[in-house]
Amino acid sequence: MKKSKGKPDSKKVRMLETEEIELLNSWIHSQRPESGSNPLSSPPLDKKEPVGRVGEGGNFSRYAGASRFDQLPISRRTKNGLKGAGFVKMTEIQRASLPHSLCGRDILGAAKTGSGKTLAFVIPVLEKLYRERWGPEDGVGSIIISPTRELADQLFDVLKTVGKHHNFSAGLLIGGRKDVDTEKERVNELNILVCTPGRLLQHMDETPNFDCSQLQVLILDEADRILDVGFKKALNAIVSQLPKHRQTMLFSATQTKSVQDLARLSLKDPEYISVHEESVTATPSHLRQTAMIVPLDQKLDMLWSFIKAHLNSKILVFLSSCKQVKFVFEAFKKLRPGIPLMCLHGRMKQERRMGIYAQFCEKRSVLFSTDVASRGLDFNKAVDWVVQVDSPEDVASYIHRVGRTARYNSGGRSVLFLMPSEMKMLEKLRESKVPIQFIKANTKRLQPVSGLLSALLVKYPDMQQLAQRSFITYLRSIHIQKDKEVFDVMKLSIDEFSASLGLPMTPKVRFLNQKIKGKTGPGKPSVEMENSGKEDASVIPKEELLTDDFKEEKVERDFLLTKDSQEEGKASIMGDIMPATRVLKKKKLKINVHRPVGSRVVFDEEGNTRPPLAMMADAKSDNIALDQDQKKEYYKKLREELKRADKEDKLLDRERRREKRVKEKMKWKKGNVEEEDNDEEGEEEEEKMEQGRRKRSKIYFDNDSDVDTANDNDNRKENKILTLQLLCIVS
Ligand SMILES: Nc1ncnc2c1ncn2[C@@H]1O[C@H](COP(=O)(O)OP(=O)(O)OP(=O)(O)O)[C@@H](O)[C@H]1O
Repeated sequence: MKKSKGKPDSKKVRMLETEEIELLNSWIHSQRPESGSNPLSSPPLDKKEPVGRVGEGGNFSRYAGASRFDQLPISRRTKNGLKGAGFVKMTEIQRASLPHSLCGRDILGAAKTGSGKTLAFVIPVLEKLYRERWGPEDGVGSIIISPTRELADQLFDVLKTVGKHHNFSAGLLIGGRKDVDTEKERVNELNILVCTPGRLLQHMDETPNFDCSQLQVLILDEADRILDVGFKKALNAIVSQLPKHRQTMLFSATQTKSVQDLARLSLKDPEYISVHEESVTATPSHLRQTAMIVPLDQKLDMLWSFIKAHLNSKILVFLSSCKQVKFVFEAFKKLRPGIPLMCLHGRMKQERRMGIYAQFCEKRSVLFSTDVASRGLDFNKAVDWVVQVDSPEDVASYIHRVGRTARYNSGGRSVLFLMPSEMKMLEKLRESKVPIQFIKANTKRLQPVSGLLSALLVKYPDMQQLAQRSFITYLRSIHIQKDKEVFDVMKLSIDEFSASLGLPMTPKVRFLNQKIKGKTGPGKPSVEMENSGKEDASVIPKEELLTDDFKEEKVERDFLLTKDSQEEGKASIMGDIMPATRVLKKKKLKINVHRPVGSRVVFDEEGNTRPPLAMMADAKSDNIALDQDQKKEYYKKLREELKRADKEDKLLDRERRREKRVKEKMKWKKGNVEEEDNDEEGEEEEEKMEQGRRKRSKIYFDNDSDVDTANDNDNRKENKILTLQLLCIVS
């Protein structure tokens, strides 16, 4: 038994605690359910049935049939925390797992998204440490691992709420926080760690005397993701440093059944709890799901039209890469749809990511995101729509993405855009008990946006680069997908796709040799792998590629459905999430960038030089939606102009690179610079500058596409006010 936290005036409290702990231990032991039994099949406890010890010195009440938290053998402190947060009745996964987890058994828990899995592991963590009388001097007693920083942050909030009346110290250890040294000083004082794998491993490697040898409980939230290849090495390294004698619990909406995976975690006779296995659907029952065919070159038109038809909703839009998110966000922002827009992806700084997450919880808005938001996040239960513009990589990813809406008892809707070549995904979803309705898009109501994008790209040269990157990363995301039945880059009409992003010319992509076989068009192969054989897509690690009211309902029905489907009374449109893929192998892509550069120098009112094409865009800005003939003519001129400019541009670029190299060399000599560019396509200037300042001793991968650095001395100075978030749960 561990010593309690010694408060001088708490003798009486300690005695009461000791009594309570003895009682809880006896209760748990005497009434523990049979191993392998399902508490959901136990007869429900009568509301009036006495709870706890029944009569003086008598038996204890059953807790395997309990439907309310106050019928469980848990401490007063936890009960008060639950009551304070308004948690009274248990959800199915809580009823099924808590009777087993409270008596110390390993758990493999699966339940639909939004069904309350978080409390199913937070409560046993608090109870185990409480019954062991865990105190500050006992060190780390429990570790909760989450695949993403946002999810870890959210778990930490739940822990703080429910554990409010306990005296444990808890810390949030996630990448992106620069003040890792302060964390190192305090991490050994923490009892409960909520962390991402990368940061935990960093502490295990670098923090002097970091000690987990007394660990009691290990939790893996979104377990299948953490056991996935992306985290394999980190997890193996972590587990090798943990004591074998511990309680381990794994939870996810899409649980792993791989014996190999479980063996890595040395689970002991785990209880397999899959509360919705018998359920007719794999997704929440009050989620209305639809899918529709949207050709690649119409995706942005459809998305734009959808947003314009749902200006009073909270919409979560999933795209497959950071670059796409950036481009669509920036472009739509400039086009002002009439609803606040936000974006979230793994390359954003952590503080900004947290800020965006918090804002989206509060406001009616559209959030464009990669799969960094696809798992676990609970946006205040109020996401109206999940729109999957790019198909998820598999059924599990789909389930997690759509699971951001229709949480707990609330409703939600989702729409999935599928290209004609991806229709196999619909079959796979249906085979996996996803009740998804196929609807026809009413293309007559589409509001084309590509004309506006073309003009934007001319007006803002930065946007052109973003569009090119978005184009390339999308193709690569399809190229590296494992499921070739669904994803076939050869079937993509890349010229049309490029034009739909507003690009005047189709960029060349190193991994794709654009040998046009005859005429490029839908259904015809338009691209050919340049490096097929050299680079097997399946072995590229995934990460970056790797989720109102009746009036509005009417608008969306009018807009989204064809007459036929409306007559049939089919449900309305779009929505869902998919995992992004990270490319860990950093490569520079040789892109044929035809940036508009003119020879004539024009100055604006502030004395800045203005490229001639920007002037052209200004001239057209009164009517930027050009008709087809005008557009053709306009592109023709533009191409000629660009070709001329291209030569000059290349020379300038070469010169600029040369100068930059010389400068960097000189800086390096002075000992000021020690880092290299970290982005495969030449990341943005801000990122480059920041990386240049970093002095990196080791890289830790935290989640999709995030790299975290140690010994970040310079940045530490800049971030004195940085929130460390080593927060304590104070009673
Ligand atoms: N017993 C309960 N009573 C009321 N609300 C609850 C209860 N349990 C959980 N909730 C609420 O339900 C929502 C979803 O819970 P939670 O985030 O734990 O779901 P989840 O199963 O972990 O979902 P995901 O698979 O997406 O991670 C949260 O807003 C949470 O506060």
